[in-house]
Amino acid sequence: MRLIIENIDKQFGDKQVLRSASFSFDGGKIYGLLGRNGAGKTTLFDCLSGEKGMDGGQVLLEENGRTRKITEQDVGYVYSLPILPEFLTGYEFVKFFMDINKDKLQTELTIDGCFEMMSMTEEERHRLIKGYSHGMKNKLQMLLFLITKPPIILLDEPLTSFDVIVALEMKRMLKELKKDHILIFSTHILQLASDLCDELVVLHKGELSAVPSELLHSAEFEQSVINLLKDDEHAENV
Ligand SMILES: Nc1ncnc2c1ncn2[C@@H]1O[C@H](COP(=O)(O)OP(=O)(O)OP(=O)(O)O)[C@@H](O)[C@H]1O
Repeated sequence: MRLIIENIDKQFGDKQVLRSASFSFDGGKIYGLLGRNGAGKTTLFDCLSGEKGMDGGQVLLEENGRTRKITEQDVGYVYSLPILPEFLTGYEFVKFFMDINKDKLQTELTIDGCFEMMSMTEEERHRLIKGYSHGMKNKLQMLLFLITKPPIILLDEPLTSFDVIVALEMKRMLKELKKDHILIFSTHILQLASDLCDELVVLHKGELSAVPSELLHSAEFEQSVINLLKDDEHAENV
């Protein structure tokens, strides 16, 4: 499985955020997306998920020897600030989600089985989402991907709100999920990126480029990324 991004352009007014950005992401890997504030990481995710239209370029999915344009159903998107129905309990929401996606269910798991996979306790499952912490909301959002299994999963700075224990659990989950998916997550935490990712991609001046994998676990890793992203001008002003 491969996600192919070809020459994506996106601008807001006269501000060019993505400039002919191209990259190829392979299934079975976790990619970390690094970029300075305002570099366009969220914009790229919005374009991939169909949330925002692109001004140019295309996004293709290669699966079982066939290549086609991606659809919204191919992409699962974990927002940094999840939007969930606060008036339902986690359990009610997952039940509702399973009901409306009956024809797309890709799991043998029961509702409780899904919660167990995410290490959410009985008490948490039956609590109103309104009372969930930020990290629990992220977990609930990720749980939905166990149900529909979209091939591409995008996570916009998902682990920053987790305490160390939950972050560890999430890392385990992501490593498990990567087998059948293409996982891309944006982060500002270099340590997390080098811990969790198989590949690192940098978004800088609207273009995507790979960080050489031999750098990922080297002592020079942090400095190399800083050098890649450092510029006379701040990314916001590019
Ligand atoms: N709807 C919009 N209208 C106008 N400008 C926008 C819009 N959305 C994003 N931008 C601009 O596009 C640029 C990229 O923003 P984006 O949120 O994609 O960056 P980011 O890399 O996710 O940043 P951060 O790391 O701070 O979250 C920014 O300069 C932002 O102000």
